[in-house]
Amino acid sequence: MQVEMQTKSPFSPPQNFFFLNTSLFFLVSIIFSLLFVSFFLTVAVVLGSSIGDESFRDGSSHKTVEFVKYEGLGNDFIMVNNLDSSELKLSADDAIHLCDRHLGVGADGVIFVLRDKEDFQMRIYNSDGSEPEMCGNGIRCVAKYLAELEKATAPKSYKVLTGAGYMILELRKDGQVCVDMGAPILNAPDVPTTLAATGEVVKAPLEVDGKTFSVTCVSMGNPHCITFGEQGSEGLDVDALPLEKIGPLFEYHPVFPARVNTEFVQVLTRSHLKMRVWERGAGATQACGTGACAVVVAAVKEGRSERNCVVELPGGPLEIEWRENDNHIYMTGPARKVFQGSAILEE
Ligand SMILES: N[C@H](CCC[C@H](N)C(=O)O)C(=O)O
Repeated sequence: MQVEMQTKSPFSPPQNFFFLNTSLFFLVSIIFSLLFVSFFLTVAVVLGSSIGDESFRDGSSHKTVEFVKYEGLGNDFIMVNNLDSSELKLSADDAIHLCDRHLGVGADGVIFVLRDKEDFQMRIYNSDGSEPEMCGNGIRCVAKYLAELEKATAPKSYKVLTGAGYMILELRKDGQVCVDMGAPILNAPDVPTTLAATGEVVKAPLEVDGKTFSVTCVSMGNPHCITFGEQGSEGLDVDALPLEKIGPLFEYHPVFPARVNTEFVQVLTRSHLKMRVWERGAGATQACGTGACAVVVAAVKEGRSERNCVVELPGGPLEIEWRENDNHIYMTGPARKVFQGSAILEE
């Protein structure tokens, strides 16, 4: 008798089928679960790294600065309301970045309006971060800005402390601003210049770029070098000047220990002067208010003009009067709000 050994499943056939299916199901479920978990882990790692990068990029702290943009004959400034603090809200480095015309807001300088007892104070950074004593176009913008902040209407006067002393600003109904810019400073060491040990510098020779210019030096609180051309020449065609080349050579000339603003002037008539300017710390600008004042002083000193002149700048005209009775210079011109916004600065 042949006995066939058969291993006999303890399960019946249907039960076997069920068991196999269930095991298969669990196996497939585990594989899918593993695939699912690994997928999500991958996603989390990728996202995690990008979020990390993002937070890393965003992690670098930055500050937001509210500002208003004003201009006076195209000489443009970022105005900062600093009335609530005696500490400037921005550093010189911040000013450099904000003045950059590609990477920032774009301006010739940053002007802060602060309190001075019951009056006001103006401080300013040039676009290179240096802090000058005074700014003529800028202080006309301050007059308009203060009226905006105070919701005041013309006619209105303000007394504003600057690095060149107190200035009286008069906001006129016609929108023009007249500023008493004080008296010019002509003593060489106070300009400052080493072109003379003492006394005035009028029509002095100055070697620049291989040429001998005839210069007169005037301070309006900030230093100015004014030239009507080379010694013995018939005068200047200011539109033909290589300003970008010779401007810095004047600005950094060793006879100006604090650097200098340089004005190149053409006499159109005895009461109409045309000028271009290379500004200390800002380069070629559309206009320079203190420069226009210094130009009229130099023109009168050199016998080239009357005391009351229209000074034509690339950005437009300024009316300048150097009054004999008080020796003060009065500048009248426009100032305009252009836009306002908030700028983002890396801290
Ligand atoms: N760059 C000048 C300051 C600004 C003067 C000019 N923007 C004006 O209107 O007077 C300086 O360093 O003395």
